Amino acid sequence: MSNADQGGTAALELEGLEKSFGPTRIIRGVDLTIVRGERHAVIGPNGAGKSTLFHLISGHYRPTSGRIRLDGRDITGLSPEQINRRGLARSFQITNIFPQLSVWENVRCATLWAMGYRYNFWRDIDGLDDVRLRTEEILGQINLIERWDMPAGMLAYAEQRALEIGLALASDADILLLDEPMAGMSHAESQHMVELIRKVSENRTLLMIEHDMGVVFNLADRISVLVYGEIIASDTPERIKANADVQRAYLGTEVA
Ligand SMILES: Nc1ncnc2c1ncn2[C@@H]1O[C@H](COP(=O)(O)OP(=O)(O)OP(=O)(O)O)[C@@H](O)[C@H]1O
Repeated sequence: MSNADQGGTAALELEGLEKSFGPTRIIRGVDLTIVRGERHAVIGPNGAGKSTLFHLISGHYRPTSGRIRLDGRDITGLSPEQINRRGLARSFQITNIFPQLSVWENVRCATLWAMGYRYNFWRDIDGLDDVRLRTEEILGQINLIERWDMPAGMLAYAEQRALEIGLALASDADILLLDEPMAGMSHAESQHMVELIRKVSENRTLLMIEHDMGVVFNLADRISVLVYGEIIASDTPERIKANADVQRAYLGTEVA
């Protein structure tokens, strides 16, 4: 489908994307355009290849073949750091957090890096106003201002997930990739997370993998369904819900 068909410019384009591990084709010819400013969810049964697809987009895996374009520029084969510098941030599940450092220090660390300050023993980082303001701004966005001096490892699980998103925001990326942001959360925590994601994805492009169909149908403008490494449908939530192939892929159950 061309960008014109989707009524917007492409933020991310996947073209003929393939990934094999040994003889096994895991991603099998994915063509997908993510339009600037949309919230796009990738769903699919376990083992469909969703995480592998994210690893390819973020540069953690190299595709076996095919191209990936960010803002029209080819990023295929670039490192995760290079891709991040071009405006794509990925939020991982907890692993990026320094548990002994405070919430403030965690965000400040990501902010320093994003603003181009490199480690310098003699620098008074407390005196960097631009870094302080940006750190405060991010803590406000993720609702963790009041927890600023708490060691990150002491935060509640849902708060750690919010901090993870804050670290991704620090890079000021235009495109945010979230991998199962609701995993392990209670219903009430997911409700908060939905609002947080809605807020931080304003003026950004969001691509997320999520198993919670309530969340997906609530948040996404468009949904792509990945089954055995192929996208079998990519459409609005209403049309995805009504799609017979999608219902079959979910073993005849209603999608939402
Ligand atoms: N590094 C790897 N080497 C070999 N096989 C892999 C590797 N990574 C993933 N796979 C295989 O690729 C397939 C897809 O895995 P992937 O984790 O991408 O699926 P997924 O859709 O994210 O699944 P889930 O919803 O369960 O997280 C699985 O069969 C998995 O075993």
